[in-house]
Amino acid sequence: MASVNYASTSLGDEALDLAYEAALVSIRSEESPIESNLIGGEQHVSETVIERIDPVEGSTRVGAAYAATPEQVTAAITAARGQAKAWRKRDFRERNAMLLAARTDVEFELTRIAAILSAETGKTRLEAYGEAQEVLDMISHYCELFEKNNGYAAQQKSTEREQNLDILVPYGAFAVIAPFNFPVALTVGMMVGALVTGNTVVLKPSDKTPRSTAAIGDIFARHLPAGVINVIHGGAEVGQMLAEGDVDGIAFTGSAQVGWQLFEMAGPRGFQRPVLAEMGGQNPAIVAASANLDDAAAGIVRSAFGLSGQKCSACRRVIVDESVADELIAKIKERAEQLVVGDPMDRATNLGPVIDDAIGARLDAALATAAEHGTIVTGGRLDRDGNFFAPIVVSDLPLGHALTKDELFGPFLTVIKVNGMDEALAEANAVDYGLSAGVFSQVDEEIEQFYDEIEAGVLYSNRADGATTGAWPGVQSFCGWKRSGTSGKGGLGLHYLPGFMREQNRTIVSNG
Ligand SMILES: NC(=O)c1ccc[n+]([C@@H]2O[C@H](COP(=O)([O-])OP(=O)(O)OC[C@H]3O[C@@H](n4cnc5c(N)ncnc54)[C@H](O)[C@@H]3O)[C@@H](O)[C@H]2O)c1
Ligand SMILES: N[C@@H](CCC=O)C(=O)O
Repeated sequence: MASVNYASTSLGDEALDLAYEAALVSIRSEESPIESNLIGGEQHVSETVIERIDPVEGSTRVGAAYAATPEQVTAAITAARGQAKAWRKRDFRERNAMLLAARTDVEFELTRIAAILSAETGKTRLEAYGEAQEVLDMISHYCELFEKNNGYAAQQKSTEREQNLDILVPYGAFAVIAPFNFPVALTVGMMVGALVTGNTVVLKPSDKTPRSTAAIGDIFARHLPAGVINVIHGGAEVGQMLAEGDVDGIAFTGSAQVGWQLFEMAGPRGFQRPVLAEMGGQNPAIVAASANLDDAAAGIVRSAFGLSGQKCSACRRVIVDESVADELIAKIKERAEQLVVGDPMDRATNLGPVIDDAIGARLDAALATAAEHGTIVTGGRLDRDGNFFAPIVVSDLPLGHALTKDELFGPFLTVIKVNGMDEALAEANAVDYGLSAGVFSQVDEEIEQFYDEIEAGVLYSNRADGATTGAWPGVQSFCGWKRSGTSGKGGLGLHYLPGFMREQNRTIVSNG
């Protein structure tokens, strides 16, 4: 595993801290470039510029891009389709070599990429470095996986005269639609999934993080034939145009609302295309009466408030046995109040602001509802410009309350008291989402029951490093169940790549 990951507590090297700080100063002080749309190897501008203002400081432009026109969206799809055959026909070892060459460049630019991530999203240096490092492991993991599976070509029962081959072949051109919260790691996860399996790509970054994702897109474009990867910028309208266009498949990471809409959309040729959508979560941590409460509080606080709760895997709900609830709440409160909210430039900062006013306003409304229907144990909006929130913990909400059901995507944690593991599991499963979940217990049978009955794809027990977060390529798989995913297979693990391919059998009778 990489030297810095989502469980790290420091960069572990003073030189790295200094390099990051210098890079962040530079990103914040230089005039940010306006990213072009990359189509068939050429840069294209438009008349509409989208801008990202530093969420920490509130006035500096730290990222910008030319929003793609409808013609540019179509041209990007045409370029990707135009290269699909040539890319597919290359030996996979040759494709892997190009992707691994891109990896070398990412490694070389790691600090700058981490600084761009912090400038655009407000994420801390640990989260930013962790994400950049994840990109490296993501590329290696998928290249190794494809090679280990011999390109997913296997011989079936055959005779001397008749060879039977069962192979997986790429669909063609994939749309890759990326979210703001992990704008390089999740982009690379989807993009390399498509590329390594022989598809070409039209990538649409989030309009909240155009620069971070473009930095990665540019590196890959340097190493791949023109048109194999195309990048078009813009918001929901551009994403919609891309999804409605003549692509052979869609890889999407983002909200359930958008993901399921894409899943239900028929392709322009009248038949369904693969839509590999990874979406949100309302992830529970169950704490049993027997649990080590210090480990539980540490794991919950880390997962609930890391990246200001803007992780799909964030712990959003604590479901605790009533016999230990008050003690656990006190421990969570103490830890949450020790967290420093601020600028990633400060080494002490544990969490930055949320990305924009929309999430800020959602949290304000949730705080008002929580005050009315429950108890705000700690946290709230900070009295400073921007969308800074001290970690919020809410208890005493009635069972089934909307604040325990809907993903707010901010540093907002609810605590529900239950009686025993059966009740805990029933409450944990009483949401539409099924992404990650954790349990804290010292009773093996309870842990087994959790693994057997919880309805989610990414499970952890007794993990003080992160109750529900911190999956890593090649270590954990990351599959959303229920409303959290469309395909029943997730990124990072063993079964992701086949989703980018379809099966073909070849029965070859010898001419002799
Ligand atoms: N399961 C996972 O692996 C995972 C990982 C990260 C984030 N997420 C989820 O992503 C969400 C946060 O990301 P977000 O706010 O960027 O999500 P979002 O759904 O708002 O946007 C995601 C992407 O879709 C585009 N988009 C928006 N509307 C579209 C439309 N109608 N058609 C096509 N494209 C459209 C956006 O421009 C962006 O590029 C959260 O719900 C989070 O849980 C899930
Ligand atoms: N891979 C990250 C989550 C990415 C989603 O936002 C984790 O497991 O915590």
